[in-house]
Amino acid sequence: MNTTQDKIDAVRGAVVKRPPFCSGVVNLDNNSSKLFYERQDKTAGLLSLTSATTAQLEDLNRACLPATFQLDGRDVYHGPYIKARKLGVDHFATKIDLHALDIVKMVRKELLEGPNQNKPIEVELYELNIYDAGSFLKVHKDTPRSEKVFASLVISFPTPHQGGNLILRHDGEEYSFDPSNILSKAATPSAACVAFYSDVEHEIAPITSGYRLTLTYDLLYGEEKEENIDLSLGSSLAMVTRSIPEVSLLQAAIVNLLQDDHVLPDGGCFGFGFRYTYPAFTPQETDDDSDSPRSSLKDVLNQLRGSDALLKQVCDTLSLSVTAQVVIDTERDEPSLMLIPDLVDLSESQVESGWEEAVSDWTGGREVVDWESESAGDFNEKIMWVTPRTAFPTFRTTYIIADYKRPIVAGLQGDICLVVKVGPVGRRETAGLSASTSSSRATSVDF
Ligand SMILES: O=C(O)CCC(=O)C(=O)O
Ligand SMILES: [Fe+2]
Repeated sequence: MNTTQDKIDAVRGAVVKRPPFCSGVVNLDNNSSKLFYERQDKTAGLLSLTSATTAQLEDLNRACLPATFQLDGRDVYHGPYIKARKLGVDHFATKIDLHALDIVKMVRKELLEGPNQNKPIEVELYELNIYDAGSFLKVHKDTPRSEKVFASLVISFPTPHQGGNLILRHDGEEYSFDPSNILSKAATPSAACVAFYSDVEHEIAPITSGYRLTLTYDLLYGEEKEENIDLSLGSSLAMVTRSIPEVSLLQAAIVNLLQDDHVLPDGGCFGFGFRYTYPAFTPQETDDDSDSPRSSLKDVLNQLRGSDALLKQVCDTLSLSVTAQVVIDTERDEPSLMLIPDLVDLSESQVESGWEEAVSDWTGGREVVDWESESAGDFNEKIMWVTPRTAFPTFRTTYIIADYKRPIVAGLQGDICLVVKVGPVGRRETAGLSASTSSSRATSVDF
């Protein structure tokens, strides 16, 4: 890794790259673990998904039909692609409620980013599958049954078996999900769930003994924007397993970038686009005469999730100051950006000519130029965009141009980004610079 661009790319990769799946373990009570099913002779069977006996699983296996596999639009039976059995949704029933078990919340929290985050998620049960010794499913992508489908969800039950790992491949990485291993460690009757994006290639390794029992679902985007998204997980979702501890990777990449003397030699800032949206991006409408404060961008720092949270965590460790800021393109001849430290309402404010000086005075905003821009003279503060600005957290305000004949209402629009303040070579740390005590979290990393 030699060039500065390589080092920027390494930081970007460590922030942007996330596993294409999420997984967890849910507790199932007696009621939600009941499975009712129809045998081929039309009689009904009942078993507990968390404590089925081998005889019961044999009976369920007989009730099932050979599973098919969609290949070039045709249903393929057995053969080299698939050996498994299935029961269609009209032939079984359970009381499993993915919403009540917080599985839908987990999917939203872990898989949905940016503008998709508040979309309603619909769940469609697809089929039940049972895999006995010698069963397998070869590498494939799930054939989308509708264009609204964005991911597949599989729930695996604690039926004793060996083999049958789900292997997922995406973006040059391979991940293995082994429900029988995960469930053998669970203290209470539980099921393991895994959700992965539709473009993820996957396969099921051969089952070597026992029965592997699963329910598969399609996850779809609904139409309307969901109100009051609550992402707090209740007690039924016992554990969410994430596959890669990314902290050390990101930390090493940022340190490497900061150790490069070509990078912002006189200090400046790193810019990162947000990967998630947060409630604080949407200022509450307040009554004109109410004193309640508008929501502040400082609140965002306590709401961070996923790789946004990871970035804050690493910057705190490295004593780099992180803030959420509004970024607006100025209207100057030489391109520059105005960074404003909070959401401001300028609708009552009057400007005589260009808004830049006035907004800077009112808000403490400062102008920065791209670190590689032609106009990046010695006196300008510089910004290096590590991940691109994302336009979904948008800021808007109006202001008044005080024309001598009659005032004109004009609009300002910007994005909201994470800004990491970086000191000059040799003094990169910026957190708590105005405080007299040094941060106890500071590491011994030498920039
Ligand atoms: O059971 C699993 O883990 C995955 C099932 C699967 O890939 C499918 O049914 O298409
Ligand atoms: Fe699949």
